[in-house]
Order: sequence, then structure tokens, then C-alpha cells
Amino acid sequence: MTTEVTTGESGLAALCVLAQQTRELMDAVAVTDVGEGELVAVTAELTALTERLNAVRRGTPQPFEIGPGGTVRHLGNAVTGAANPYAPPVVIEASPEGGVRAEISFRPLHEGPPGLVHGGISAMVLDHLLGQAVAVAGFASMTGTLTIRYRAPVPYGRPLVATAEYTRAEGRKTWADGRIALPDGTPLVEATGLFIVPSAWLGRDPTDPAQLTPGDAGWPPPVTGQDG
Ligand SMILES: CCCCC/C=C\C/C=C\C/C=C\C/C=C\CCCC(=O)SCCNC(=O)CCNC(=O)[C@H](O)C(C)(C)COP(=O)(O)OP(=O)(O)OC[C@H]1O[C@@H](n2cnc3c(N)ncnc32)[C@H](O)[C@@H]1OP(=O)(O)O
Repeated sequence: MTTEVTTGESGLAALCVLAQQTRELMDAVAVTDVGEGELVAVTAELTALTERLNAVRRGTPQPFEIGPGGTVRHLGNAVTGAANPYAPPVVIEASPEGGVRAEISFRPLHEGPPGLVHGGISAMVLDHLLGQAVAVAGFASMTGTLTIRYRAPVPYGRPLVATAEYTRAEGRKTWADGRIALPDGTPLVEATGLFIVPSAWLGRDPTDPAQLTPGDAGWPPPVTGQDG
């Protein structure tokens, strides 16, 4: 799945730059130690900026779509979306060993146990990576169950590697395995997931948004236009 924005999409490109700046803002908030007066002053500026952005609002984040070049793109996704400041964003690529892989470096913003990454953040990344692994194997689907084994604490501020691969299918059910590991391959978190092609999607190509009816199980609702 690509999150790339091409020339001719300067508005989207500007939105992605804004999202990146917002990530840096969030990082700064997580670790700032400036005095109270500065905190109050910055908050006032941010309140004004938030009002400017809210002047014209969409109904939903940037949509799941077929992007330039024919690849699936979801700029609003919470894990991979370049236009979503909550997303790291994780950049997923095909793994030479099969399946998918992503290099990821968590940040202080992701803290759970002091000095370490929150287990829910690791699970979120693995959920998406496993979902992508079954999708590229031809089984675009929704997570039914996700089992996580936390083998060692996950540090932030260090490059890590996340990988996942489709393992098997039975009818509409598919399974995938994945892990987050140190660059030397030492596993930190392991995951197994059961993914199910929703009955509502049967007979349709879920990578073609035109074939999906808004409101399908789990399907992102359509952009409903501006409400501002
Ligand atoms: C994020 C983008 C999503 C869009 C994806 C679309 C296209 C994808 C293309 C590319 C995508 C690339 C990447 C995708 C990346 C990430 C994926 C992230 C995925 C998520 O983060 S997604 C959010 C969390 N996920 C949910 O929000 C699911 C809520 N839920 C439902 O939407 C339904 O519940 C559903 C669809 C699961 C089943 O509904 P259904 O009506 O189709 O099936 P039904 O109930 O008939 O069950 C049939 C058989 O499955 C068994 N079964 C049912 N549910 C089970 C469960 N939970 N665990 C174990 N077994 C289960 C039954 O026991 C029966 O088994 P049996 O046949 O043996 O009796």
C-alpha cells in the first residue's frame, strides 16, 4: 500500500507536510520542559491554529482509494496514513522473504511502561501489518482475533523491523503471523491473527472502493463533503 502523493496533488502534499509538522509538535509536547508561561502562550497559538483548520472540515479523514499508479492508498489511516498525524506513519513494503516488512522507530510519544513502548501501540502496528500480509496474498479482510505475545520490552528511539506473512486460509478465514524485532532478528513482540473476509464483501473486490457500499462492515464511510 502506498501513501505517496504525486505532483498534481499539491493540496494533499501540503496536508501531508502539515501532518508531519503536527507529529513533531506532538513529540515536542510529550517531552517539553518549558515554563508555565510558555505553555500557556503556545496553547493560545495552537487554539487559534485549530480554529483555522476547523473552518472547513471534511466528514471523515482522507479516504481509502486507488491512488496514482493504480495502487491502494489510505492517507487517513491511523498506522500508515501520511495525512494522519496519529500515524507514525509506518511505511510497508514487500519483504524479500515473502510477506511484508516495515522499518519502524517508535518515539517517546508512544511510551507505556516508563522508557518503553506501550503494548497497545505494538499491537496496533502488528494488526495492520498482518492485515496487509493477508491483503497482498489476496484476502483483504477484517481482523477477527489478534493474539500478541510480548517476549521482551520494546524500546523507543531505536530502529526496529516489523514483518508479517500470510500462513493459511480456510474459506473466508485467513491467518497471518508477524513480529517486531531488533535489527539482528531478536523478536520482541510476536503476533498471530485470524482475518475474516466479511460476508458483506463477498463477490466484490475490496480493493476497488467503487464496488463497496458505504456502511459495509468495517468499511470506511464515504466522504460526506464539507460541513464547515
Ligand atoms: C484498514 C483498512 C480496512 C479496509 C480493508 C479493505 C481492503 C483491504 C485492501 C488492502 C488492505 C491493506 C491493509 C489492511 C490493513 C490492516 C487491516 C486492519 C484491520 C482492522 O483493524 S479491522 C478492525 C477490527 N476488526 C473489526 O472491526 C471486525 C468486526 N467484526 C466484523 O466486522 C464481523 O464480525 C466479521 C467480518 C469479523 C465477521 O462477520 P461475518 O458476518 O462476515 O461472518 P460470520 O459472523 O458469519 O462468521 C463467519 C465465521 O467466522 C467466525 N467468526 C466471526 N467473527 C469472528 C471473530 N471475531 N473471531 C473468530 N471467529 C470469528 C464465525 O464463528 C464463523 O465461523 P464458522 O464458519 O466456522 O462457523
